[in-house]
Amino acid sequence: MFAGENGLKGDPRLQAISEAIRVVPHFPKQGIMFQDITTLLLDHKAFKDTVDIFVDRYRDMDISVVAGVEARGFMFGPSIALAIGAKFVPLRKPKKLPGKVISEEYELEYGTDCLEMHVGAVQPGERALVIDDLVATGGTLSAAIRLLERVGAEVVECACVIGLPEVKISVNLMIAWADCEKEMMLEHCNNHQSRLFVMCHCKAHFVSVLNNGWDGECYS
Ligand SMILES: O=P(O)(O)OC[C@H]1O[C@H](OP(=O)(O)OP(=O)(O)O)[C@H](O)[C@@H]1O
Ligand SMILES: Nc1ncnc2[nH]cnc12
Repeated sequence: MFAGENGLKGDPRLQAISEAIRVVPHFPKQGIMFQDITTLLLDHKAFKDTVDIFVDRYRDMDISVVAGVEARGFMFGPSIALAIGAKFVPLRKPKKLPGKVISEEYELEYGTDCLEMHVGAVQPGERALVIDDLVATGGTLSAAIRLLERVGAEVVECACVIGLPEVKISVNLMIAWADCEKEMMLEHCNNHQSRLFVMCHCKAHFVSVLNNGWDGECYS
């Protein structure tokens, strides 16, 4: 699904949401343009519009599980779950959940990480939506998909607020940018079944942190 079909192309809410996200250069390390959604959470209208866009998209899709990825998926997932009448299932980093868990490792730039889900939280045949703030390589979302599919759930889609430009269109995911303008992306969306919905492109500008002395460049 892409902009031309979902009716969001040119939606002014998308620009306001994008503008409410702060980009912090060189955090947590040199060279990273950190997409900080905490500033979006401070803006009541932009935050509500973000949740509403997801809710409008998923309310009639017969979804019974919203799975949120720790930590930032927890900031959007529960509101969406409540609004669409689904349960919320946290996918947590290792050793946080007290019950019996299943785990899926995934690769990071350096090393690996892991997501865990409580056994019994999701039943075979349930229709699931995965929520996170951001997709970069897609490794985290792919681990989330594997966890849910291992217990027999159907992952209808993964939804993120932000997509980084370097996202790899692989690993079970196909891109559907809400504000997509690019022919190539549209072609992908037309030719493949999409399992990834991204609201905004990575921000083209940044608001520097007070007194940080940084002079970082932004990318578009
Ligand atoms: O597409 P990927 O390359 O897998 O990266 C995306 C993930 O990275 C960030 O989380 P992070 O692992 O930094 O954890 P945090 O939210 O706990 O800080 C982000 O919130 C996504 O979950
Ligand atoms: N640039 C970025 N900003 C915020 N979270 C991220 N996770 C991976 N890359 C990120």
